[in-house]
Amino acid sequence: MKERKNNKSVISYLLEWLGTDRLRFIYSVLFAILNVAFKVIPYFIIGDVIRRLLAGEREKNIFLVQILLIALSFVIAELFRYLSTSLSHKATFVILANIRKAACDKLARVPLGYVKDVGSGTFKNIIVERIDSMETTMAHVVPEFTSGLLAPLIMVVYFFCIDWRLALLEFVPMIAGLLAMAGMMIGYEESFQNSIIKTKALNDAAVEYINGIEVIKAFGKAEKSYDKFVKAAREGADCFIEWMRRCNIWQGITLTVTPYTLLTVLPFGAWFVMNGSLSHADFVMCILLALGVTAPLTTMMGYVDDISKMGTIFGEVIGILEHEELKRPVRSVKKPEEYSVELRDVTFGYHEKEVLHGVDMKMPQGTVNAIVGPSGSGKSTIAKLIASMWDVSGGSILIGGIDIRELALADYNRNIAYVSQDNYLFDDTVMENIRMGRQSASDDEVIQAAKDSGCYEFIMRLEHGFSTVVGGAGGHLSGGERQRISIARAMLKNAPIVILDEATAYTDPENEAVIQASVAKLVQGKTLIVIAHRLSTITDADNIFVIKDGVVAEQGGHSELLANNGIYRQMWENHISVRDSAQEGGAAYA
Ligand SMILES: Nc1ncnc2c1ncn2[C@@H]1O[C@H](COP(=O)(O)OP(=O)(O)OP(=O)(O)O)[C@@H](O)[C@H]1O
Repeated sequence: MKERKNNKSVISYLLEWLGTDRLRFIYSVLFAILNVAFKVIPYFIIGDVIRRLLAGEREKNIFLVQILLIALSFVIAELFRYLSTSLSHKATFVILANIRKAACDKLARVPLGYVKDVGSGTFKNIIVERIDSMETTMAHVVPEFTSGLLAPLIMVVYFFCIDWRLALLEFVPMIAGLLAMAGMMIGYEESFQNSIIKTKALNDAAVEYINGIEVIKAFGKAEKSYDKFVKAAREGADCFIEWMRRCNIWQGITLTVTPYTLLTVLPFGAWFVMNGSLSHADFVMCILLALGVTAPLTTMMGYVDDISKMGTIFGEVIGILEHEELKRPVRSVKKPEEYSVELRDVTFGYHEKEVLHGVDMKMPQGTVNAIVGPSGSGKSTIAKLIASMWDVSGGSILIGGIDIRELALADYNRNIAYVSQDNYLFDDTVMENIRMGRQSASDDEVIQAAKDSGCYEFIMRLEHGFSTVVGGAGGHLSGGERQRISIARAMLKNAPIVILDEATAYTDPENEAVIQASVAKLVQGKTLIVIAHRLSTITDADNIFVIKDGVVAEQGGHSELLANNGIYRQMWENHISVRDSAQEGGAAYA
């Protein structure tokens, strides 16, 4: 996921995510600089106070004004810190919201296979938790880092102006501290990557456990699955503990050594005073500067670790954003004038293994086309390629004679309604779930689609009718009910091409008859492509394509294929004998 496809820098991405809120960040930096300036001013005033005192000045009013100026500087510095931090917080929330939006938008444009391969747990972890974890660092990094870097810099310059020897000596503990911090960074990338892998494994184990809870319970595998989750949690904890143990040693040295600038400044300063090469006033000032320079540096060092983590998270997010998309133009080159579907020498494989090896199909506009074949032969894969969920590896798919890769996704989507086996319903009302077919549809149109698809009666029997919220993935409804709602959704869309990946699970006679009747209404005058498992439903189809081992083995009408005495005939005989023994019935699509 970290592979970069273009050379766009993180800064360019940040500016893009900031959009029109850039000014907020710029002001945040400006205020942070002003904060530093007002924090440093007291040191110059204190220097002057010490010099005056040691020179014998006794005018109280002068000292009073200087004390007031110091107090005022602190107040103003705090005000600028507040302004800088609140602006950077606002800008950070804009950035985080835009990162999430960009990642979610992107998921709709990449091939479905990529989303499935990476896993919903991993995506959720990146888009929710890991992006969230950047909030504090990102919001504080501008003010704290600016002052943590700039304030010591100004003080060191001032230090050099007073006494370059002590200024150099002051660096000795600081350099030792920096070296210890560098020690902390040894193997950092590797440890952090390892922690990411372990966290992903934990997330995936949790998602798998929750999603599979039904199967786990039914087959009494709760303990085994829970063990997998516990193992992932333990490995994650071990990895963090080991990493922290290593970091703690170096961090301890860093935090112990860095603040002790006085270890060198005090003895050498005293020696310089004694040999007359440093005045008393300058010596006191050097002590103050040596003390003042370390606090902001230590704060800044604390951020180095967080900034490295942020860099890794940005890498992951950018990995998603730069993942290859389905090859589609922003605007369609040409729009189809009719709605035939054609596959020309299509090859395709999930990962390395090719599953379709040169598939040719012609489905004229307004015809019923059935795709049949043994399990695993490639039927659903063909449907998903036509539905543009993946891109073909070779050959082409044409709608109305136009390659679908020349159509903008929006234009393409308008023309296709895909009813898959998953029948995913969102955790929303029944009304909104159906309206997903066409966002602009009125309530009356939604209700009409529900009536046409045979859902109306059971929806009205639900506790709140159309306002009933169906659980995540439609969990509160039966499989047959979910399928009827997806058909209503497709009906509302009223697309000229309908792909129906026929589910085999809901074969009780009542449901099947309703589903077949509603499908017959859905597809009137449309180009229908149906993946059929029950051959009795497609005997009247205009074209039947028999797929075997990723190629079209036979094609033609029902009688023609029976007369061929080939695979189809074999499948039909098997089907008849199963149907007879189960006394199966059912309406046909055409
Ligand atoms: N997401 C995936 N990743 C890897 N391989 C896959 C994936 N989906 C399907 N396959 C493989 O591709 C081949 C064709 O699968 P496909 O689902 O298209 O068959 P099918 O004819 O629709 O089967 P069924 O009738 O059982 O639904 C099978 O070998 C299957 O294991």
